[in-house]
Amino acid sequence: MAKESKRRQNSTRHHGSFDTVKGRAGRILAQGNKDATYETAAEAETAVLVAVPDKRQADARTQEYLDELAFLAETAGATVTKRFVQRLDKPDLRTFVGEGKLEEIKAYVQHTNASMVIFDDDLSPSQLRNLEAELKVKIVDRSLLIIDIFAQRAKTATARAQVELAQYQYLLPRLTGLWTHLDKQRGGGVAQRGPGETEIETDRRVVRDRIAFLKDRLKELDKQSHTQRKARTGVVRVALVGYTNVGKSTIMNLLSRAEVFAENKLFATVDSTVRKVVLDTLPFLLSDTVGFIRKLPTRLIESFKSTLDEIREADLLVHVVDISHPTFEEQIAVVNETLKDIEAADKPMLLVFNKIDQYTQEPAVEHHGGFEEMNPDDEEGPAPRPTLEQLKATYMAKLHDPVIFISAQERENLDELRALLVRNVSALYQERYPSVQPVQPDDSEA
Ligand SMILES: Nc1nc2c(ncn2[C@@H]2O[C@H](COP(=O)(O)OP(=O)(O)OP(=O)(O)O)[C@@H](O)[C@H]2O)c(=O)[nH]1
Ligand SMILES: [Mg+2]
Repeated sequence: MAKESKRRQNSTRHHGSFDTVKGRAGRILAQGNKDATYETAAEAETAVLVAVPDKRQADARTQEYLDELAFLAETAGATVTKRFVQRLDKPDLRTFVGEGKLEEIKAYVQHTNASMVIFDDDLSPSQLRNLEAELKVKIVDRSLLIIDIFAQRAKTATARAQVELAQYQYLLPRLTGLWTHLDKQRGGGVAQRGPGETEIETDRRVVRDRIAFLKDRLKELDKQSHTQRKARTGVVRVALVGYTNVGKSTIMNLLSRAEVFAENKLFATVDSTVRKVVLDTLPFLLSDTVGFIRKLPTRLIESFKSTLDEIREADLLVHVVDISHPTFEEQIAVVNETLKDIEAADKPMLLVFNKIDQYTQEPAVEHHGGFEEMNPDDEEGPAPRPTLEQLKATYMAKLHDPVIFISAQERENLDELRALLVRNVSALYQERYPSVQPVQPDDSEA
C-alpha cells in the first residue's frame, strides 16, 4: 500500500495529462522527455461528474452509468463530490452542456474548490479547450480517464507500450485542435499565446515519431510472443473474457493457483496472464485478460491488439458475468459487441454467471460518490428482478452455449465449472488436434 502511494507520488510528479492536453507536454516532449506516464488524479483530488443523456434515457439508467463513471474516477484516485445531469437531444457543440448548466457547474466548482470535472463522453478538442477556459480546472473525458487507469495498471513491457501508444494517439489530434483554436480565439494575442505554427509542427512531429516508434516496438514484442505462442501448438487455449470487475482474475486464481491481482476496482487487470491448468489430468492453457467496458475507446482497443490476440487465438472463451450487477444484461451485450469488434465472436463460448452469493431480487442501491436523487417526484420504483431460478431457466433456454452459475468468492459450484471445462476442453482436443496426444505444455508463463 505504501509502495503504491509512493509510486503514485512519483508518477504524479511527471507532467499531468491536463498539462499534456494544455499543450505543455507538447513542449516537454519536444525537449525529449519520453516518459509519457501520467495520472489523471493524484490522491485526495475531488471530482465532479457530468452526464448528458438523451431525453429518452430512464433516470435509473443514467444513475447506473454515473455509478460506473464514479467507480472509474475512484479507481483513478479521485473522490466524487457531485453529479450533474443535463438531458439534451444532442450535446452542445461548444461546451458539451448548455450555458445555464455550465454556470451551475462553474459555481459549484468554485464554491467547493473541486479539482476536476469528468465527462461521461468524449469531448472534441475544442469542447475540451472551451470547458477548460470556462471552468478553470482539469477537464477529463471518458477516454482519458480509462487510458489513465490503464496507465496506472500496466505492468508488462507490452501493456506499457500499448498504453503509451493510446496516450499519444489521444494527444495528437488535441495538440492540433487545441492550438489552432487558441490562436483563433485570442487572435494571436500576447499574454497567453500558444506556441507558433513551427512549434506546433515540431510537437506534432515528435508525437508522430513516438507513435511510429511504439508501433515498431509493439511489432517486435508481438513477434516474440508469437514465437512463444507457436510453442504452444497442440495445446487447447481457453480465455476468460468479460466486463471489467466481474471476477475473471478471481476465477483464474482458483483454477490455476496463480497469483493474479484481483480487487474491487475497475481494470485491475490490463496485462494478459497465461497459466497452465490441469484438470482431471487434462492440460490446457488459461488466459486472464483486460476487461471490457461500455464506450471503450476504439483507439484503446486498437492499441491493445497484442493483449487481445490472446482472446482472438483462443479455442474456447469463458464469458464471465457479474449477475449481481444491476446492468449485467447490458454488460453481456457490450462484451459480445466488443468480441465482434475484435473478430472473436464466433468462437465456442461458455457463459459463467458469477457472484451468485451477492444476487438479490432487490434492485441494487449501492451508489458511488456524489449521488443525489435525480427525480424525487418519480414514485415508480424499479421492478423487482427475477429469481436466480428464473434467470437460469431463461438463459438455459435462450442460449445454445452452456450456462453455469457460480460464486468464485464463496467457492460455490466450482466443481460444476471444472467439470464443464473438462468436457469442453476434451471435446476440443478431439476436434482440433485429432492426431496430437495432449502434451504437457511448458511450465506457467506470464
Ligand atoms: N461477492 C462476490 N464477489 C466476487 C466474486 N468473485 C469475485 N468477486 C470480487 O469482485 C471483485 C473483482 O474481481 P476480479 O477477479 O478482480 O475481477 P476481474 O474481472 O478480473 O476485473 P478486471 O481485471 O478489473 O477486469 C473483487 O473484489 C473480487 O473479490 C463472487 O463470486 N462474489
Ligand atoms: Mg482482472
